[in-house]
Amino acid sequence: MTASTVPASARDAVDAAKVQVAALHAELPRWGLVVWTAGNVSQRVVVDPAGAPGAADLLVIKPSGVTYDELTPDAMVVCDLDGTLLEGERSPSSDTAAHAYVYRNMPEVGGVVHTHSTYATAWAARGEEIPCVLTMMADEFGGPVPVGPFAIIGDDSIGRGIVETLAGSRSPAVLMRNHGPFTIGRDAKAAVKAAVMLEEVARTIHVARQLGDPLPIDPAAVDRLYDRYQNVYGQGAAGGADAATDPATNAEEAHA
Ligand SMILES: O=C(CO)[C@@H](O)[C@@H](O)COP(=O)(O)O
Repeated sequence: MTASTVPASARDAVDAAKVQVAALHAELPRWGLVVWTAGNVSQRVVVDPAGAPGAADLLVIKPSGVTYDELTPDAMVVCDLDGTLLEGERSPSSDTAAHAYVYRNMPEVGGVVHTHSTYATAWAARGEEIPCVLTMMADEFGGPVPVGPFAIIGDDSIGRGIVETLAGSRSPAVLMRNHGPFTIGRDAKAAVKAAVMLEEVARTIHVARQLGDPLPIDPAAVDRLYDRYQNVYGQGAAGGADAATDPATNAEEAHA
């Protein structure tokens, strides 16, 4: 076992993140967002005692190519925001560079998810943004879900495409062309929720378009719906993300 280089000051936060990220990986097959190992979840670990996100933060993510039934908290790996492995027995997810790039360039982001969920990926294959024609889209995405550039895995190009595409967008999701969706959130749970909601609206609008042209929503109404959902729905600010049951509980139930 290689010696961990996680700072002692971050130990408790890293261990808590491992539990959360392991449980959230179980949500991907549970919601039908992945086949085999084709998806990943990460969470930022802020190392600043004052709680300010920064370049010295860490990320917890799954090891590459490991099936979801094996993704226990101890199986999770820890990297710095250059993607360097600090703790773990196996190689980190092949998308670690993309996750790390997002964390370096979007300090407000605490969680990143990548899937190849069928309907969202079909929109990515066409390079077509998902139009904001449902109140659920206005609620969660605040407008259309944009398309990012084609980028091959292996360097910062996917992460750069995510950041540049989401700049100036309220959407927590981006469809990377010919590849699939990436979602972001204030934490990994919010990013998983965005991935679940993305697949739902991608499917619904695909179905609607089989029989006609979906009707647009007035931009002022989109703003009102987004503001309500983000600040009032559920139990208050961002209550929508907290409305879901605890993934750790779900994971126990799923594997019961
Ligand atoms: O799309 C790809 C590979 O092309 C990856 O996102 C997917 O296979 C998941 O990879 P990891 O198991 O996280 O390394």
